[in-house]
Amino acid sequence: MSDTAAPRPAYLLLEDGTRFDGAACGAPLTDVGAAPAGRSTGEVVFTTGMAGYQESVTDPSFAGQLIVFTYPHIGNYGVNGSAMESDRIHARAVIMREAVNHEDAPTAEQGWLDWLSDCGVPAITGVDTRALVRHIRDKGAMRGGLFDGDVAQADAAAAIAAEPPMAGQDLASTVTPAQVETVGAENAASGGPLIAAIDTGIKRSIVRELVARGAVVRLHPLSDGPEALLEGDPDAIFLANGPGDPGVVAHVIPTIQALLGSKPVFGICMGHQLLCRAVGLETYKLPFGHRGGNHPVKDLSTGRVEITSQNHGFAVQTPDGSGRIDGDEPVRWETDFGPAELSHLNLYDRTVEGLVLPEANAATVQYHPEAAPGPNDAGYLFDRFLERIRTGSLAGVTRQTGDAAAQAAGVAPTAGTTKPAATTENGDAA
Ligand SMILES: NC(=O)CC[C@H](N)C(=O)O
Repeated sequence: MSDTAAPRPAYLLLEDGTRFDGAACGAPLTDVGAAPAGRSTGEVVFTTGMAGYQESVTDPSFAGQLIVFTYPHIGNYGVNGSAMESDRIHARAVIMREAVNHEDAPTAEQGWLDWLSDCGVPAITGVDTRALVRHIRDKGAMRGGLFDGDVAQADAAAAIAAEPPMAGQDLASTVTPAQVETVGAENAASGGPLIAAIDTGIKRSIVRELVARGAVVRLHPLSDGPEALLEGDPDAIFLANGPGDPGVVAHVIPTIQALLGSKPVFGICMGHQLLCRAVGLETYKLPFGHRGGNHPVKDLSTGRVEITSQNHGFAVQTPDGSGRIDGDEPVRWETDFGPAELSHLNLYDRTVEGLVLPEANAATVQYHPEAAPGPNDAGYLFDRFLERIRTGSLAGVTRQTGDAAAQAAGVAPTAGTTKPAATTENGDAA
């Protein structure tokens, strides 16, 4: 297709009645009232990533959501099989300021808009995304839908009202695999550790990072219990990212509780949230979430600031119910599985970004050390995870406990790409 194909009017409607007009691109919009598989209603969220549009839309954690890209020009390097975070697009629709196909870009295997169209995913271009994002920032993420210009607004509003809100939705169950799959089996020959993962919608790049460090990764359906996960005596348990509300994935909580303490456990994003729920902490919905590749996070043990990749709408609640941490000092909460020590803090809004549970042999981060898309500052967390498995303890996987620990983990104390801790309140490196 060409970038100058005749535009067809389309519009984005939010549940509060706010409307943004633009031109349809990607797959044709299905009729209002179409089967759920074809619907383009859901939660409207924005990501501030400047690149990595293909990784974002294929990240299973975006299931049930319409993605607004704040970066104003999307598609400029086409799409490529190596950028897939799963086998398909999970976002329900894509909202852009300006979209291009660029099938001739040097690394492109296909054009961005042709690919969206082939995948059956509708999109809209020409939207004032700055005004839209400011609206979402002020009012919070909300339901919305993408509609053909001919659809009456009252019908569009009815379709949005029929959409369930994100809070309360168990979407992990919709993306978890039906069967166990093992990746990196070749690493077994060289004695690589076996990591059993609860696959709530794991990104391929997480698996890639673990396999690249010598692990064999066994991905389990969400319905598998402790016995299935412990089959073959794995060396560690991994809790993956995933879509939807962590507060309603109740059936996995007893499984995590049964595993805690028996094996080192590491969790990322939804895995972090589920582990926290398993030890008795709560999760809550953020106003508009954290999505993008520019979120500053402070490692409280070193004072070092990482620029991180994030994609989440929920967060772990603090015991005082504020969701925020005052001060930069390490914080410790009592849980049903021993103390949970705050290891990482978000410098934008002071929310919980990581915890270590020494007695439960567990550690978690809310953000994405695998990046994809985003900066690689936090890749060291995978090194530490593997090293702690090899040394028989995971306590402190996300916490640097001094030079000796850093050297044992193969990480130089000052390694990394970010500057030390001089930060302003909004996290900008000073
Ligand atoms: N990337 C993730 O794992 C997201 C977790 C959860 N669905 C949230 O939005 O907070």
